[in-house]
Amino acid sequence: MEKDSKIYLAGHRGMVGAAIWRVLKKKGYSNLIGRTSKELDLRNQKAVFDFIKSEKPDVVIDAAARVGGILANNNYPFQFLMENMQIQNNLIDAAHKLDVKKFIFLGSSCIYPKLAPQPLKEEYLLTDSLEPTNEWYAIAKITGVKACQAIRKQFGKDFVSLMPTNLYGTHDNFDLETSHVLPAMIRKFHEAKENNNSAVTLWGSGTPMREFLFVDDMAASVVFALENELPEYLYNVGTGIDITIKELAETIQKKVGHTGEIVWDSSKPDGTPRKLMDITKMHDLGWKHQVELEEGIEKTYQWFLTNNDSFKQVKM
Ligand SMILES: NC(=O)C1=CN([C@@H]2O[C@H](COP(=O)(O)OP(=O)(O)OC[C@H]3O[C@@H](n4cnc5c(N)ncnc54)[C@H](OP(=O)(O)O)[C@@H]3O)[C@@H](O)[C@H]2O)C=CC1
Ligand SMILES: C[C@H]1O[C@H](OP(=O)(O)OP(=O)(O)OC[C@H]2O[C@@H](n3cnc4c(=O)[nH]c(N)nc43)[C@H](O)[C@@H]2O)[C@@H](O)[C@@H](O)C1=O
Repeated sequence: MEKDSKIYLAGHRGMVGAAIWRVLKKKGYSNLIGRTSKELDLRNQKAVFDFIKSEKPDVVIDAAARVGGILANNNYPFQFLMENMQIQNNLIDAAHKLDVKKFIFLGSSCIYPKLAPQPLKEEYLLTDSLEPTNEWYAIAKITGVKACQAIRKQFGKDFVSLMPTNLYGTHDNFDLETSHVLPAMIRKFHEAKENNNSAVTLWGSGTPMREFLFVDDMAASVVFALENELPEYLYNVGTGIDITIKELAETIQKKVGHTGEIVWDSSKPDGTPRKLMDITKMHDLGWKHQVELEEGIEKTYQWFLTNNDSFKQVKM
């Protein structure tokens, strides 16, 4: 990929988008464009088409979406289905019609069936029913994956989909209602420690298992996909290592230095019992994660402390 290629990074201010932007800049890509959601609402099909037509990017990377944890997904199914279909479909359709050379779409591990064999292989897509708490978001993401696959099949274009596992890191969302588990735990344990080690309430039973990839590793996988023509349409991206939510809680509690009680709120959903990714395909191509969980939690906690008065909170 030429370093002066014109790359439009949708969602460039999000946790993943900001990390991708950092990696691209560091690698010397000099012609990056990004727009905030206020400057360009990606749900507006005409605005997206006109923007791509005027900017004529060589590459589009889609890191823009309506994103949230289990409760947000469960409580706002319409937004998670509709907004994500609008955002991705507007970008994919305009990129195809306006001859963008390469398109990288970001899906999610939740596209795979709730009870598929573990670890999850790309070929398990659409082989059984989805996890109810996030099937809306999952169906939107599956649509994006299939749209890119159809463009590859029918027009032979380099439109490729990456399926990230649970991601975390700097610039994450720390809103306690809409965030994912890892940033929520960091904030909850920190604020409880500051409050004389008061009890921390966590959701569900603590028994589900999750895999966590540090966002800089995710960004590196996107740039890897940018710089290599990947032979297939769909690739899992993860660490290949998972832990229980209870073990995650104990790890973060220790890292933060909280010594109070942990209370599990069984009125909140557990979600899918496990969603460990099979990452053989990306490993065989040469990509592998670099940041292990403990180091990633430390980096994220330090970022949280530095930005404690201005950390991001995404509201629905
Ligand atoms: N976080 C995770 O655990 C996982 C994330 N993913 C995927 O990775 C990608 C990035 O996620 P993440 O960085 O965590 O999400 P964030 O919520 O941090 O960022 C989302 C970005 O999308 C942009 N956006 C949202 N709605 C619109 C809109 N209507 N118009 C224009 N821009 C919009 C936001 O722009 P602005 O800031 O300008 O409002 C923001 O920059 C998504 O595709 C997500 O599905 C996949 C698996 C796991
Ligand atoms: C990336 C992925 O993210 C989502 O799926 P999820 O992994 O289930 O989401 P989560 O990170 O919010 O929860 C993981 C587990 O953790 C438990 N949990 C405990 N205590 C808290 C807590 O305080 N907050 C949260 N959010 N979860 C908690 C929670 O009960 C659950 O068992 C979907 O967006 C899905 O579509 C998707 O793509």
